[in-house]
Amino acid sequence: MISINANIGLPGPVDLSSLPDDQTALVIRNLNLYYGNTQALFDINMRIPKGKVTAFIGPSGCGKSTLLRCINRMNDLVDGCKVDGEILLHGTNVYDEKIDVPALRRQVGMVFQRPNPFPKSIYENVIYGLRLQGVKNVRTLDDAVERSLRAAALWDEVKDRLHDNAFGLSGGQQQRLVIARAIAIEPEVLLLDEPTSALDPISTLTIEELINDLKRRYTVVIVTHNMQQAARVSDQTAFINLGKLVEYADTDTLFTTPKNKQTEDYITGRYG
Ligand SMILES: Nc1ncnc2c1ncn2[C@@H]1O[C@H](COP(=O)(O)OP(=O)(O)OP(=O)(O)O)[C@@H](O)[C@H]1O
Repeated sequence: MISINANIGLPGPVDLSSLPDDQTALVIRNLNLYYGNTQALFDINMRIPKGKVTAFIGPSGCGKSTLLRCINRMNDLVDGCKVDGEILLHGTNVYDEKIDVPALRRQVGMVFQRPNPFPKSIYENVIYGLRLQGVKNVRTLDDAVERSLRAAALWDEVKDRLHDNAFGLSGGQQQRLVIARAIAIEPEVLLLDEPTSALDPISTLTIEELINDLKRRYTVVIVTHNMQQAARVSDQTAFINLGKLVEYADTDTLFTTPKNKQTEDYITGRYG
């Protein structure tokens, strides 16, 4: 039986300016990113707490997804993309040349805007990563399927049709299946890139409730263009504008008493 990580987050807001290492999942340090000659991220510095939900918000094109994709080096796949600076996971820079990138992506799972199940059964989708790792024991695989689907709040809806094709699920169910697939390999960090933007309001609510549960076991980083969603699901929020981290604070503070005029203008709807 694969164990479920213990509750990893501390209750209540954390002090982001002096977060101790044992409460920190990721440290982003002096991060700059260029697409060819165009700089898209400028000197980003932040600590992302363990076992919490961190939201990246900001106007379209400000660099939210770019910053998210830096964390598991998805930007490596973009021609002409160059990164300098550091992102530390357990004190190791994920941009170190010795890093095993596939192993990094197992530790830092990712879910995209549009649900992307594979054309396989629900069961095979969930255990896809475990099969790649060579896990063959049927009991282990069965346990992983049940555990992951339960954790993704999908088990009750699919337990009687695990061997049906995943394409027969609704969009919201497919997105929860993709989350189950991501957590089946027990990542430490889950990156969610606008995970509800293609979903109806009821599915959105289900995923938001799920995110709230997930943070007991994982560190979650979510990009959302929806400020209400950020306010509902996240513990701390980073406001990004024109590739710069403008303000980063616990979510209640950022939305009620922002320190920066740009943040205030954005959250009060004056631009963006
Ligand atoms: N693959 C790419 N090649 C070149 N430029 C890119 C690439 N991806 C993003 N960009 C540019 O980088 C900047 C940041 O884009 P990014 O997608 O990170 O913004 P975003 O805040 O997530 O936007 P949105 O909310 O619209 O998804 C934009 O100017 C965008 O055009």
